[in-house]
Amino acid sequence: MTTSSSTTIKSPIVVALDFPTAEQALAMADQLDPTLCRMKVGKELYTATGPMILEQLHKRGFEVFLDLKFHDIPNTCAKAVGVAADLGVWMVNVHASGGERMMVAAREELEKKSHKPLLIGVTVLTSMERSDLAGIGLDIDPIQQVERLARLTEKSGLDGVVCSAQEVKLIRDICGKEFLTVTPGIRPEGSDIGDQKRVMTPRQAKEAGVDYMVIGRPITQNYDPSGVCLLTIQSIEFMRN
Ligand SMILES: O=C(O)c1cc(=O)[nH]c(=O)n1[C@@H]1O[C@H](COP(=O)(O)O)[C@@H](O)[C@H]1O
Repeated sequence: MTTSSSTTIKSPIVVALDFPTAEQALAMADQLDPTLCRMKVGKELYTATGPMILEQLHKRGFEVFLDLKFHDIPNTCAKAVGVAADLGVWMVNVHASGGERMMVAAREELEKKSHKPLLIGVTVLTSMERSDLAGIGLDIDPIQQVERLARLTEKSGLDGVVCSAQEVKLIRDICGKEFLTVTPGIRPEGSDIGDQKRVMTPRQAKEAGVDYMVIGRPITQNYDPSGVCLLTIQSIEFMRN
């Protein structure tokens, strides 16, 4: 197992490497600096490459968030999280809507491991708005469901949640500052929102107290990915939480 070199990274940026091949993903990674960002490997890339992509990113010095959003019966979810730990990733996630028993089982599985990634619960996807929740039988605002699932995630012993930056102030009030918030749906000023619904700029996210900002297309589809990464860091560097 090759794990990342755990350089001290102060940057909150996690770059979503959403690519269909290892070649494309690594070409992007090679333009970015492991002291300025971490990498997220999600369903598209991992389905194409399997664990080799993690090894390759670790060799380059990146810490990796394995974003497979496990959501299954407790035993299956826990075992999958355990395998992710054995692969040396920095962070792994499960869907909080899988429930308390599923999340507790995942937490307990990690306790058996020598390497324990951060374990994060996905609340309500940042691509969803009120009408999407109505479509799955939840007649409430996303923030209400995020609050409910954040409380459950904390109770289950996880390290934090994935949510939108719009909900971070509330979560910090409820769960405290040690409970991590990981926020996709980050859009630098002027960039395309795409399929995201609950978005914020990096400055707004920093102001709200976000711990980690997941940014994909605004960096990876830009002609100058490292420039966008650096500018984003500079834009939030001197702000206080
Ligand atoms: O768990 C995630 O990372 C995730 C959760 C969520 O609620 N919304 C969300 O967009 N993501 C991921 O974050 C990334 C966002 O990418 P961009 O929209 O291109 O910035 C994608 O890889 C999504 O799979």
